[in-house]
Amino acid sequence: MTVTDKLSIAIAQLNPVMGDISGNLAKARAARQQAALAGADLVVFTELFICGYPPEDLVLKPAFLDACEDAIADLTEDTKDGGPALLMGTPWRVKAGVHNAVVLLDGGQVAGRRFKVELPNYGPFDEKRVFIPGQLMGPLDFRGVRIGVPICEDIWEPDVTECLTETGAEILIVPNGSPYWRCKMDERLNIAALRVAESGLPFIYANQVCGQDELVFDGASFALHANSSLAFQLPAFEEAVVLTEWRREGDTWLCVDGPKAHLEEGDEADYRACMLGLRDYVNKNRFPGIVLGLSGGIDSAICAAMAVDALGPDRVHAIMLPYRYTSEESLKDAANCARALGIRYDVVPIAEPVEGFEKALAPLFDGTNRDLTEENLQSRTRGTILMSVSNKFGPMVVTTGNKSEMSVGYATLYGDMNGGFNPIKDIYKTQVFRLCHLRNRWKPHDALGPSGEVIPVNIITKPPSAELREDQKDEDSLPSYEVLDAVLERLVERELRVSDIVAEGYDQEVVARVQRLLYLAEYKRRQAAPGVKVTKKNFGRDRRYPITNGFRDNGEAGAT
Ligand SMILES: Nc1ncnc2c1ncn2[C@@H]1O[C@H](COP(=O)(O)OP(=O)(O)OC[C@H]2O[C@@H]([n+]3cccc(C(=O)O)c3)[C@H](O)[C@@H]2O)[C@@H](O)[C@H]1O
Ligand SMILES: Nc1ncnc2c1ncn2[C@@H]1O[C@H](COP(=O)(O)OP(=O)(O)OP(=O)(O)O)[C@@H](O)[C@H]1O
Ligand SMILES: NC(=O)CC[C@H](N)C(=O)O
Repeated sequence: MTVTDKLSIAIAQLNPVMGDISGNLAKARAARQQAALAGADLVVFTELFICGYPPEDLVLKPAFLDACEDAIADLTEDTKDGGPALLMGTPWRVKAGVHNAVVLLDGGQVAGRRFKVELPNYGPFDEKRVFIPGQLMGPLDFRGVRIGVPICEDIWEPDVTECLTETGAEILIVPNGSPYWRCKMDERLNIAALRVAESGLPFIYANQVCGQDELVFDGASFALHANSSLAFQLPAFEEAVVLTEWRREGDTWLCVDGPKAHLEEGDEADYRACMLGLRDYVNKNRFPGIVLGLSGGIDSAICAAMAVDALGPDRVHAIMLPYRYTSEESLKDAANCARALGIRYDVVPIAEPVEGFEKALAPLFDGTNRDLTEENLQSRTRGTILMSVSNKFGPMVVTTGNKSEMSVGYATLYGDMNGGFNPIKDIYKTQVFRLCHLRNRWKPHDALGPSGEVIPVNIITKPPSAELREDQKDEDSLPSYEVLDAVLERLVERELRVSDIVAEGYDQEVVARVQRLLYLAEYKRRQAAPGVKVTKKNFGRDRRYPITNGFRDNGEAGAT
């Protein structure tokens, strides 16, 4: 084997479609062709690219594994042309089970393969359920260069890198399926820098970029020099195929510095995650567009803006569904918001159907007082009308409950909880306000909506109300959103004791009430639409509480 002193390695940061193996194969071939034109020796794809990550129980289907194997055989055949080799992620069947694998395809052969050792089984991950772990192994030999290929979680523990270093790896190339959550990029860079410092090896980190149900993968692939400084930074939330040039200097490999894309942080990154999550959910599930109830309130306004940015104004349909408690102000705000976003806007009054339900129920309800039942009828009537538009014309209903509301059950089952997907399910109400201000002064560069003030300021500044009865304000029945969100963040994300939260200065009664509502609403969340994860702990797979649950933290210090 001749030993080379130069390598051109392309990073393919692409958006695979889960389970669309022939589509992903076509994407891989197109990326290889692009990389070949640029002069690549090797193209690096992301974790399980051929099928999409995370495939979950699809891996249990022999027919699914057959299709992955066929695609790998086709790609192997392609490499007979003497063009770039491929590092491709795929499930790999052995007698004992299935591995999460990377194969090196070169010269018409599977020139090597490595299996993921550390299978993550926390937060949103459940890999031990479907994969068997690999053994620690040395580097792959690629045209005389020893390349260490840890797979995603393999770098989050030291052992795999340590073994690769001890067995002579010269460069580390890491395929990833690393989902977005706030500050995740810092976590990744810290881990990568640690592995580089321990091993003294330069490092390529390739991550997929897509929405996959609740998860968003932000891409943001990068390369680090052996001194941990950044050599390359690919953009976040968009596809890119980028060539990195390497040359051997003595015993080490140097990466020629390349472009360093600016990465958005905080609210800007969260907004882009919500946008990509919604866009991919709608497009990959082949909806022509979305429909949503536009109330003149802040939650439906930010969801409409995200939908327009994700899909374009022509694919978003807003419907105002007024009843007797809907104010003139709401009618005006909703119409102005729709106009600013450039979307179709209809008004469908709900008095007749609501009164029809009431009339039908009158004999049953005789002698009872009006209460929440009648309020929920308004919400359920709206939900039914929106689902009817979905049935008739095909758009998916976007449901708009924010994380504060989903926490305490402040939404009506089979009413405003109707819908296929919720872009703000993991965004607390206080952040919804911030995102509205943000979107009025900033537009993501890949957003398809207009610039400028797309959410009329009055929508942001008026007190939130569900308008289900006269003069109702959310804060009549809930603590202020500042307090509610702070308490929720401590109970949900940080799992603190009630006594710890009270010790921070929050009112015992408020904390106890929020805790009670949080537990009581578990049944609603179990039936809620999926939505984009942006925090470390969303109401999806990150937080698995029983519905039937007699536990309450009574707030006494040390209570268990
Ligand atoms: N553990 C459990 N397992 C299964 N089902 C359970 C259950 N507990 C109650 N239920 C069922 O759920 C029903 C109660 O739930 P549901 O019918 O939704 O009604 P409910 O939670 O009682 O009321 C809806 C709440 O959401 C608020 N809301 C509504 C609409 C919009 C907004 C907003 O501003 O966003 C807020 C409204 O003010 C009210 O506080 C019960 O009648 C019972 O049938
Ligand atoms: N008058 C209405 N017209 C159209 N849709 C409505 C109307 N009222 C409620 N909805 C729909 O139901 C959702 C929940 O509504 P509600 O106004 O009760 O509470 P909210 O959580 O404060 O939402 P928003 O801030 O959007 O008003 C809204 O986001 C909207 O999609
Ligand atoms: N696919 C994986 O192994 C992901 C796990 C890893 N810790 C991450 O979130 O980046």
